[in-house]
Amino acid sequence: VVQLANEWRRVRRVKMRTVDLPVLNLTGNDYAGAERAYTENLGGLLREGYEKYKHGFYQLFSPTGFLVIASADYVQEISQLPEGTLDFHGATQRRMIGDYNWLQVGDTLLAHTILTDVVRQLGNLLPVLQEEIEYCFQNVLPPCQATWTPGNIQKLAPRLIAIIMGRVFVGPDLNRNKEWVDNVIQFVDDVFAAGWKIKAYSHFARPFAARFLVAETRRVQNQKAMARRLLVPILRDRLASLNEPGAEKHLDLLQWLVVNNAKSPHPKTLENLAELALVAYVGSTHTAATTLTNILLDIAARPNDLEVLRNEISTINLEATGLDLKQSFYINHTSKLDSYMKESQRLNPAFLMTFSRIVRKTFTLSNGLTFPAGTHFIVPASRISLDPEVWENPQEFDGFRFSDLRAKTPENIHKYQFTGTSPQAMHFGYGRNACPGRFFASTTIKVFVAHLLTNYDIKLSTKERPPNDATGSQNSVPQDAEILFRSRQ
Ligand code: HEM
Repeated sequence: VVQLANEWRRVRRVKMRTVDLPVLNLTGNDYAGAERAYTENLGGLLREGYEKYKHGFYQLFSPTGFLVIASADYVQEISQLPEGTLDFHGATQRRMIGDYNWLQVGDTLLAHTILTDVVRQLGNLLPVLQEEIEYCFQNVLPPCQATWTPGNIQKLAPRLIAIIMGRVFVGPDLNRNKEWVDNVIQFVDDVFAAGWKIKAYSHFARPFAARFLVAETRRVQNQKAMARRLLVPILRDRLASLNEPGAEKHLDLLQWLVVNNAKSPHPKTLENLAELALVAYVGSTHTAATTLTNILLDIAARPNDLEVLRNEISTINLEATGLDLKQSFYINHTSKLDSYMKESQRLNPAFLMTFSRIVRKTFTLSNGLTFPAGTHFIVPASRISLDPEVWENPQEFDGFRFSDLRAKTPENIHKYQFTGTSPQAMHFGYGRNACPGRFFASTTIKVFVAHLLTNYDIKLSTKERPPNDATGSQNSVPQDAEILFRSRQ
């Protein structure tokens, strides 16, 4: 009876509105219909919402309850609220995992380590990334020939990214262990699939469903056990050699997690660290794979642009130059490629909405609106990217839009970068919890594209680039687009 009462309260909470704002997808009490519209037609709902409430707020009912869709006008103000008022990790947990905690996805130590150590080491990581990319071209992609060969990039991209970035997460030895690589790829797929499936059950039934009904959540528990089995001995060695003079300072996330954890006033167990390393794959694999695939589809669809990008890449003979030059090239002298990546992301972002935050303490905005604790904010990043008041000819793909803008005035030179975030460019989120992996993703994608265009020709198998396809906020690459590859002629 107590459990039933709790469940009743929880269901009420999911359906409870914290604010009196219009709800775009709810007619009467048809919550199931609203959820369906959210899952199948979020793009259409966001378009309508933007036309009606661009400078204000409205709501959508989603599988995780009411979402308050916030205008870009207030992003800056909201992002400055203190951490105790605005909760990013709780919001991620609710939207991805469905409240019942079969996996902990948000963590400050992980985000901090990616933002500080991975970014600081990006220059030193270039040869490592290059090596992994060459390995992937030899072992993951189909053999390249002089004639056009189809390569199913949509399918292969998550494996490519998991291997390339995995080298930086777990080091060279484990990254060649097939059991590990296959399992992490399966793990990421399972986390996303399980998230959707679990949310279909009532809160009351979720622990039972996770244990007995949803195969993916059970597999996730096995994959976590595998991560502990394979990673804890490595982490233990790293910890033991931390203060040994002359001990090797490994260039990987495991090492940096151990170092940062040792400095923490509340250190985590090595088992916790092993799971965090696994969770790094969740944040990076699908997001970076989707972004890379979109960029390749956009380049393959435009042969003239491909030549412009090739010219930029060939301005430095990457094979012959030293690390400093390569580093500076990738980070500072790829404004056309950087622009292309940003334009591709503007029109085909991995998520239709970002900046998901739950209010933990009631607050009032400068416009007088009060948002009680429990309000769940989110921002329609994909619509802001299509706003003609923000971007000229927003529907048009102009790969060099951002490099042209950067070249316009000296003040613009550092603006409009792929990794830049602002209330007008929110595909990596915004503020304190903006994606810490975006610099790593940017460099990895650049090294990949530079290698590809230097050694291969690519084109689309179809005349037009097929459109992407969203389920809820997740905007997936088209499954029917095919890129053809051949060795460069
Ligand atoms: C192009 C690829 C990527 C995209 C589009 C992307 C997108 C995002 C977005 C939208 C957020 C939420 C930010 C917010 O709401 O303010 C986020 C957070 C996060 N991302 Fe990424 N991401 C990418 C690559 C990566 C990579 C490569 C890593 C790991 C190396 C990573 C790790 C994370 C983590 C740990 C968080 C949570 C941050 C926190 O706890 O404060 N992401 N990402």
